[in-house]
Amino acid sequence: MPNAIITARRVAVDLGGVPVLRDVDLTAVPGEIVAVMGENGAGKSTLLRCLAGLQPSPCGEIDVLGGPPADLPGFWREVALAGDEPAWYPGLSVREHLELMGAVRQDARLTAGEALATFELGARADLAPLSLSTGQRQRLSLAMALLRSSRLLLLDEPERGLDAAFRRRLAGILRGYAAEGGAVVMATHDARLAQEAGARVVTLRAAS
Ligand SMILES: Nc1ncnc2c1ncn2[C@@H]1O[C@H](COP(=O)(O)OP(=O)(O)OP(=O)(O)O)[C@@H](O)[C@H]1O
Repeated sequence: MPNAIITARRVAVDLGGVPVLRDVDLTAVPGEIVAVMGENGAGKSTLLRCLAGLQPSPCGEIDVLGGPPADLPGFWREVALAGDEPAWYPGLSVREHLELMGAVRQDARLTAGEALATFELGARADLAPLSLSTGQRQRLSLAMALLRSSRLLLLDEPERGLDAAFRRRLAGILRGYAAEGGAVVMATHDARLAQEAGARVVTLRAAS
């Protein structure tokens, strides 16, 4: 696929001597949202780590934005990842975390103010992240990933902690990102989020 953002073929990973992924194929093109679904332990997070260049020595072919994914600054200029809760900076507020993310590069998609509004955090802007509820912290994690510009967004269970109304809003936010030409790959257990985002569903089955 000439303009693919991701082309992964026959990806295989063993962990602790046990097969976790076997012969997994995945593609994503600009403007596409792919939902990776499957039971607990099917290997969704492992596949995302492979796509992010964070999984040591996966087998198979993995091409992300024209080369093998690598945990290097040039790669992360084009790829945004939201997975496990990040470490928060002590002493910085919600707004300051967003401002920090925006200050790293000049080409942010959203200002800190726009991100606060989009992710419904305006009333919590001056609190420390650890003073937020679980779902509010997840919204901040997502806001930080979506604030900066990227061509590929990797999300591991973005629905975690979010209420039903914000999950619907998230579907719209992801559609907006894809409409700008980015690709989204998200591991999710939320079939409704996948459907409302207009995602193509890829179902993984446990390899062992
Ligand atoms: N270090 C490890 N050693 C052995 N097995 C591991 C290791 N890390 C992960 N696994 C196994 O790999 C499998 C896939 O894990 P992974 O987190 O990718 O699944 P998942 O599909 O994201 O699951 P969930 O829906 O629960 O988030 C699991 O069975 C897990 O026990």
